[in-house]
Parts: sequence; C-alpha cells; structure tokens
Amino acid sequence: MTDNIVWQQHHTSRAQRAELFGHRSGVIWFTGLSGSGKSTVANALEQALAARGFHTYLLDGDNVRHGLCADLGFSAEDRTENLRRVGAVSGLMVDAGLLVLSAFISPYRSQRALVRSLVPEQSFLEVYIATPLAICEQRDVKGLYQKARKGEISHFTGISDPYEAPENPDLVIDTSSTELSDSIEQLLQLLAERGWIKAAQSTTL
Ligand SMILES: Nc1ncnc2c1ncn2[C@@H]1O[C@H](COP(=O)(O)OS(=O)(=O)O)[C@@H](OP(=O)(O)O)[C@H]1O
Ligand SMILES: Nc1ncnc2c1ncn2[C@@H]1O[C@H](COP(=O)(O)OP(=O)(O)O)[C@@H](O)[C@H]1O
Repeated sequence: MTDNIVWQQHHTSRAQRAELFGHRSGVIWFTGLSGSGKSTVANALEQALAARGFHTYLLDGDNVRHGLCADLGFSAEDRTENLRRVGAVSGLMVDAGLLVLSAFISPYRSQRALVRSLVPEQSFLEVYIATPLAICEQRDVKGLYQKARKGEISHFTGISDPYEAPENPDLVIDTSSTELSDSIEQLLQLLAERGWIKAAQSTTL
C-alpha cells in the first residue's frame, strides 16, 4: 500500500516543538473495561495538566467512534483497526508536541502492543484502570451492561468478549477504591518520576 510513497522530512523537529511548548510530548494510554473510569480519570488529568500550562489532547473511544472510526464495530478486527488509527493519530500528536491522553478499552495485549509501536520510544505510558467488572456493571453508566446481559449487544467486553489485563502496566488504578483526586496525584507522581514533568509540577496547585 505504501510502495510508491516517499517519506518526507520536516524541517521543524519534535525537539524544537518541545522547546517551544516548554515540555516533552508523549502518550498516556488508559485501558480498562467500559465504565471502569478511563474517561473520568483522563479528563481530570487533562485538566490538571492544562492548569499547569501543558499542551494536551484527549482522545476518547466514544468520540473517535463518531468520526474517524465511525465505520468500525466491535469485532476483534474492527477494534484492531480502531486502535491502529488512534495509535497513528496519537503518534502524529506526539510529533506535534502534545501530551496525548488516550482512553480506549483496548482489550487485547496485541492491540496495545500495536499502538505502542506507533508512538516514538520512551513516549508511551500504560495506565490500567483496573476497576472490577462487578463495579463497572453496577455503575452501568450508559445502560450497556444491561443490554449486553439481555443479549442486545454482541461482543461486549467483559460479558461476551474478552479483556486481557496488562501484564506490566506503568500504573494500576482501581477507581472503586481510589478517590479521583488520589488517582490524579498518583498520575502526576508517575509523570514526575519518569521525567515527563518537573517534580514541582506534580504537587497540588
Ligand atoms: N460491544 C461493545 N464492547 C465494548 N464497548 C462498546 C460496545 N458497544 C458499544 N460500546 C461503547 O464503545 C466504547 C468503547 O470503544 P473503544 O473504541 O474504547 O473500544 S476498543 O478499544 O476498540 O475496544 C465504550 O465506551 P466506554 O464505556 O467509555 O469504554 C462503550 O460505550
Ligand atoms: N473514584 C472514581 N474515579 C473515577 N470514576 C469514578 C470514581 N467513582 C465513581 N466514578 C464514576 O464511574 C463512572 C466511570 O465512567 P467513565 O469514566 O465513563 O468510564 P469509561 O470511560 O472507562 O467507560 C463515572 O460515572 C464516574 O463518575
């Protein structure tokens, strides 16, 4: 497909953009069941980062599936293509100098390995939102678990489709036992430990 396509070198580098923005770029990838808290935590982290002057963008499954991936469903193949596109977009945004927050169920280890491969080395952090299925189902924010249990939605992650937990995530957060503010504190701490933000920026404003 890319046989006759020649890669164009750009004159403005990622390093120059980092200097312009005053911070490095990278992807913070949130994976977990529907209703586990990916969007809630990613949104709160984005607000915390924006308040500290970082340039960010939040990519979210529900939103991306209305546009870029509106043609895709939830078979394993469609999920892989969904995540390949999101991985590619995340990679472009990293090149553009942003701290990207991506919140997708991304249920298969191979799919998360694929997105990692589409982002520059050392620029990908995996955050596993490990809220137990029973809690997600109890929350049933969108009423989808009830529909899945009734057989009205096929391939529903956790009910009729698999979720493979990450083996070596950078951070694990169970939102059924962690206050949102504590999750954000842990995430800022992680970013500081990995040198993505300065230690002073990880403390409460
Ligand atoms: N069959 C099935 N399984 C799982 N989820 C479903 C399904 N059908 C619709 N939805 C809704 O789609 C959202 C998940 O989309 P993602 O793009 O994150 O999924 S994936 O990463 O491609 O697996 C998911 O959003 P979140 O609840 O925010 O995770 C659901 O609202
Ligand atoms: N400590 C917590 N952290 C994050 N979300 C929480 C917490 N406690 C309860 N919730 C609720 O759990 C739900 C998680 O939904 P959402 O963030 O949309 O999950 P996902 O994006 O994984 O589908 C929200 O209604 C949120 O208010």
